[in-house]
Amino acid sequence: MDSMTFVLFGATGDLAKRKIYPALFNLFLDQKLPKSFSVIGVGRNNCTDAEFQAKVKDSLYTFSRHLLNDVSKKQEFVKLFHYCQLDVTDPEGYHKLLKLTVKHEEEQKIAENRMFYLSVAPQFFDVIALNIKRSGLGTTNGWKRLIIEKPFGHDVSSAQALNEKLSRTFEEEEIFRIDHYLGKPMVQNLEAFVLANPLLKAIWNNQFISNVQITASETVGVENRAEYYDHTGAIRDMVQNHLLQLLMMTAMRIPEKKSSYDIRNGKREVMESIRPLTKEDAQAQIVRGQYLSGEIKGQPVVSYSEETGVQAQSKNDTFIAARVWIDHPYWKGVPFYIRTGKRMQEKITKIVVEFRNSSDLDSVEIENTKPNLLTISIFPNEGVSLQLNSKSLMSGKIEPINVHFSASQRDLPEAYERLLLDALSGDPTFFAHWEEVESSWKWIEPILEAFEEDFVPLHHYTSGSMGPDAAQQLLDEWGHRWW
Ligand SMILES: NC(=O)C1=CN([C@@H]2O[C@H](COP(=O)(O)OP(=O)(O)OC[C@H]3O[C@@H](n4cnc5c(N)ncnc54)[C@H](OP(=O)(O)O)[C@@H]3O)[C@@H](O)[C@H]2O)C=CC1
Ligand SMILES: O=C1O[C@H](COP(=O)(O)O)[C@@H](O)[C@H](O)[C@H]1O
Repeated sequence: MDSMTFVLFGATGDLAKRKIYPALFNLFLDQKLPKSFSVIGVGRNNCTDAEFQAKVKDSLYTFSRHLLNDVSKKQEFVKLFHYCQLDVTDPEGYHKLLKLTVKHEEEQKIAENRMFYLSVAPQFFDVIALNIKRSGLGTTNGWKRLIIEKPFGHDVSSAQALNEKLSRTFEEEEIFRIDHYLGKPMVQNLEAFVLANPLLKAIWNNQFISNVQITASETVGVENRAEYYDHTGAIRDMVQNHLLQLLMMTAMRIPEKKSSYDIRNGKREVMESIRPLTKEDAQAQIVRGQYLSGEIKGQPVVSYSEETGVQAQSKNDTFIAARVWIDHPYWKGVPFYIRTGKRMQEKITKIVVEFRNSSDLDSVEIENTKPNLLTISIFPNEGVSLQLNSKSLMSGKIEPINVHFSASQRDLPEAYERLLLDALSGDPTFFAHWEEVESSWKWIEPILEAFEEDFVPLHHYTSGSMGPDAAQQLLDEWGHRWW
């Protein structure tokens, strides 16, 4: 891997502390960082290198996957960190940052390979990119890359405007848009799982699959993020990015010789084949909900409207279920159901593929037969299970049996660890490409309008449930049920 300087905007923030430093540390311990690597953290507050390094070290105690037994390793790691005080809106400040970056490159005799990570609020994304260009930070004799956090826009036009501004400094191949769901091991495994199993590959189409269900339920409420969440909702926070990415990864068709381009292309093809919705369609295909008070794991919790920071009479969605159709010969007639919500019964992330029933049995056997279900678990366990039918050796009746594989989460690298390693190596496979982002916003936009105009009723659901009844009816209409 090339030597580089890692410039982190938002170095004193929550994401840096909880995800970025622990991920870098774990890569360091696993000897996956380049030989010459330094981090320049950028923040507004005054802070010495030593104070900054102490903050980084603190974050490792709480959030690192690997334990911190080796004191010298820890010290060696934090010595990679330097701090630059800078208000990102002040163009003058970037000259100081450039000087510091060049100083490190010269000291270490490395090429000007610069990784810029924007872990700041989205209103700063474009101004930072512009200042990187204007200050000369973006002009290098090596390479430059940009890692950018969500949210990427608020609707089609804001996403397009942001992309246009970023593209004045960075080429598309230099931009790594993080969607942390793409860093989850079972999500990264999806395409290989289908391709490497001729058994699955042969039946991964509408001839054998009845429907696909993608669930990302959470038990947490809005937490302390009402300012962001109350004008974002589950539709923008989870559906536009994470759930559509899971759908693309499940439905894509890729050639056997796969490259990062093939995967992006496969995903783009799915996204562009999703049947567009009108505002009227949204009424029939989308369920939106908001949580009421209730109990989560035996503890009482308040309703969304009572949460601190939520506007009075907010109609914000904390739950979404949708029936999505993919107009592609492989998927014609197969509904893809997605659902996500806060304050639900359990935290689960999974993809369930329900297969069509066999017609080669007599009527009694058919009655006893359960559908074959392939469950790809992403959380709490990473694993796969397959429900099959088998004749009981005791009763002679057909009964479901389960084949199950589950990996322990503790030993697996975190999503951020995997994604950072990919970005450091320049591998774009598991990042969101602009074309996917743009077409996902285009699909979402009529839904946003339908919500604005109250075309889609807002259903309330009790905290601790699996969402409003209307989400069940969405499947009942097609003779399906949530698994
Ligand atoms: N936290 C999370 O779990 C997740 C966050 N994200 C995204 O990551 C990004 C960062 O989020 P998060 O870490 O939570 O945010 P925080 O509010 O915790 O941190 C923001 C950071 O930005 C810095 N900052 C703010 N204004 C300026 C400025 N004018 N000049 C220089 N630095 C500034 C702050 O520095 P200082 O305090 O020193 O001024 C701080 O380091 C956001 O885009 C968010 O949407 C995405 C997924 C999850
Ligand atoms: O991006 C986000 O994701 C989290 C859920 O992520 P997970 O990895 O815990 O499933 C969600 O809570 C948050 O609202 C959203 O911004």
